[in-house]
Parts: sequence; structure tokens; C-alpha cells
Amino acid sequence: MLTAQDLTVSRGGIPVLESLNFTLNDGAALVLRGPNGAGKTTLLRTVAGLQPPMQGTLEGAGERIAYAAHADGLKTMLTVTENLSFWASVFGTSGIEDAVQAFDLSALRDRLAGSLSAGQKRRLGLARLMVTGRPVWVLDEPTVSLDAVSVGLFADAVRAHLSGGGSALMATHIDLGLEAGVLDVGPFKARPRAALEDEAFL
Ligand SMILES: Nc1ncnc2c1ncn2[C@@H]1O[C@H](COP(=O)(O)OP(=O)(O)OP(=O)(O)O)[C@@H](O)[C@H]1O
Repeated sequence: MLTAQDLTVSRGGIPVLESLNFTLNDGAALVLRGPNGAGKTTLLRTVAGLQPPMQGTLEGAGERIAYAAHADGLKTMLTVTENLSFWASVFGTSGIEDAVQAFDLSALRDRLAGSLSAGQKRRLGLARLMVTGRPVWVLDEPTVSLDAVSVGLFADAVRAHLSGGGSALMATHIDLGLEAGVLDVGPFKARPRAALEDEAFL
């Protein structure tokens, strides 16, 4: 289980979202909603441990998280197989075959990641999630660049992950056809702190 309590997240030292409370149970998915700039990426980066919370606590994160950001994070001079094998060794898992099959990468095994199309790169980046063996997937717009068939593959992979007891927290504008909770970050927009500080001078 992943739990956020009284969480405030910030960018550049400025609070973006505050007083967030949510729970993500094992086997469940939670979709973040909110307009551009609302703070979804900032929240995901914080949950993924790339930046500390400004306030509040996160339980069940840390080493349990596998994060897929906007960027695919591929090693461009390694092949598809080498990329997945590299991550398997980093995360101490073995076997990349399930990930290759799930994201239809068989025909691309020996291609350098740098030579893949945008959608193929994204498929490889998402296949990495399966190789990590980590239970909580944190996903930032995972379907960008994917065609309809690949979106279906991704939705299947998430569904399988959830049915195996994993969970997923994701920002996406696409309906993946999954049963998922929704967290609208709009109501948690941080109040401007400068206005609060000004009160000291009233
Ligand atoms: N590196 C940065 N330094 C300072 N402020 C930033 C930085 N990156 C983003 N911001 C600001 O933080 C706020 C939240 O941005 P964030 O990327 O979390 O929003 P988002 O909901 O993910 O948006 P989108 O739907 O456009 O991806 C925005 O006002 C944005 O301009």
C-alpha cells in the first residue's frame, strides 16, 4: 500500500499542491487528473523519490517504485535486448522475455534503442517497468507516442500487473479501460505563500 499524508509538493521551492491525502492499495490503479501545469508531474516525481516532499509523509514508496517519466531513459547505443538486460541486472531480476512479448518487441530485439521510432522507444521504456520487478508503477503520460494497438498492449500490461498484486499511479488523459480511482489534483492547488507571509506585515 502507498499512502500520502498531508503531502505538499513543490517545484523550485514553490509549493504546487498541498494537503494531499490518498491511499493506493495493492492491486489498484489511481489516475491523476488536472489541467496542464496543475502539478501532476511534480506529484509523481515526489512519489518516485526524485525530489523530497515539502511537507507531509509518503509511506510505501522508496524502493517499491518503478517510475516511467516523460523521457524514456533509454541507452541509445545499446540494443533493445541489451537495454532490458541492463535494467534486469540493475534491479536484480532475471528474465526479460515477458516484457519483450508484452510490448511486442521481438522483431526489434537487435536494434539500437537510438534507432527506434518514438512509439517503439516508448514501448521499450514501458517494458522496462516489468523488468524492474517493483510493485508500484508511477507513470507520467505513459501513452504519449503510442498507437492504438500499443495503448492496448500497455493497458494489458497494467492489468496483468494489478492482478498480480501490483499497483499503478498515473497521469494520463487517455481512458485505458481499466478500473481505476481518480484523483483530481485541482482542489489541492497550493495557496500562494507570499500572501500568507505578507500578513506578518499587516
Ligand atoms: N523545473 C521547474 N522549475 C520551476 N517550476 C517548474 C518546473 N517544472 C515545472 N514547474 C512549474 O510547476 C507547476 C507544476 O508543473 P507540473 O509539470 O507538475 O504540471 P503537470 O500537471 O504535470 O502539467 P502537464 O499536464 O502540462 O504535464 C507548473 O506551474 C510549472 O510551470
